[in-house]
Amino acid sequence: MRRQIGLDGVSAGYANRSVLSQLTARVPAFTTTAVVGPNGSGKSTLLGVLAGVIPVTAGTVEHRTDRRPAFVAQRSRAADALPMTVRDTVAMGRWERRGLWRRLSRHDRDVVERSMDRLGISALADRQLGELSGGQRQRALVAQGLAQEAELLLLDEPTTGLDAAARCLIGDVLAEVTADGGTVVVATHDLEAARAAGHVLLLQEGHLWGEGAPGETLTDRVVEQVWRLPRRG
Ligand SMILES: Nc1ncnc2c1ncn2[C@@H]1O[C@H](COP(=O)(O)OP(=O)(O)OP(=O)(O)O)[C@@H](O)[C@H]1O
Repeated sequence: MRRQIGLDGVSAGYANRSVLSQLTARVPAFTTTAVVGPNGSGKSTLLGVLAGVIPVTAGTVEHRTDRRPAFVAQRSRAADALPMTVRDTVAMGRWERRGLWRRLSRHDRDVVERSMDRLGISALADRQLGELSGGQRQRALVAQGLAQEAELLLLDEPTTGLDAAARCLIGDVLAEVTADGGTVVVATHDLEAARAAGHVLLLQEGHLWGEGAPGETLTDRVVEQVWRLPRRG
């Protein structure tokens, strides 16, 4: 399996707080990797490291190519107050390629419309982001990630708080991305979605508990141990 990213002995965290410790793992190319673990285990921090926005304090992160990844951060409240339409929000996904002040080309506009269509939000294109429901806003942010046409798409809990139909839609869209030759990394609390991924990274308290195929990594026993669930039956 080709490798999109290789992490070797990576430690990382925040100014006065070390979170990830000595992490050695890989993200295979052309499939979805689910990053799972209890609250506070370091999933968002790991995504930040993969996105290059959180520097490592030790170890190395090797990317297969130099292209910038697309990063859909956890639903941001800050953006809600900005007077931006859904279309503006998705169009921001083209800035990296287009440059901030250049007009969007016909192709850029097509990509923006197609991304909204894939997330089922075309009818919301002219609505202000701040007046949407949480789930609708989340779809707009995923559409923005998609519009970047990056070879690596990183998403932090994209389906948290979404209804079953929206979760299913986002799952289908991400499957299309990998079928088209993209690589997806998604931090999630949805173990059912993680079991459908191609690869799993399981974190606990900033350490890698395990990685590999979901069936082998997320056994009932491991889930009980890592999440400290009481034994059933
Ligand atoms: N900006 C920050 N500054 C300092 N500490 C932080 C910051 N962000 C997160 N942390 C701490 O880092 C640790 C890991 O947090 P992180 O958000 O990576 O976990 P997570 O697995 O994504 O959690 P959750 O499932 O709750 O979203 C936590 O103890 C958290 O308190």
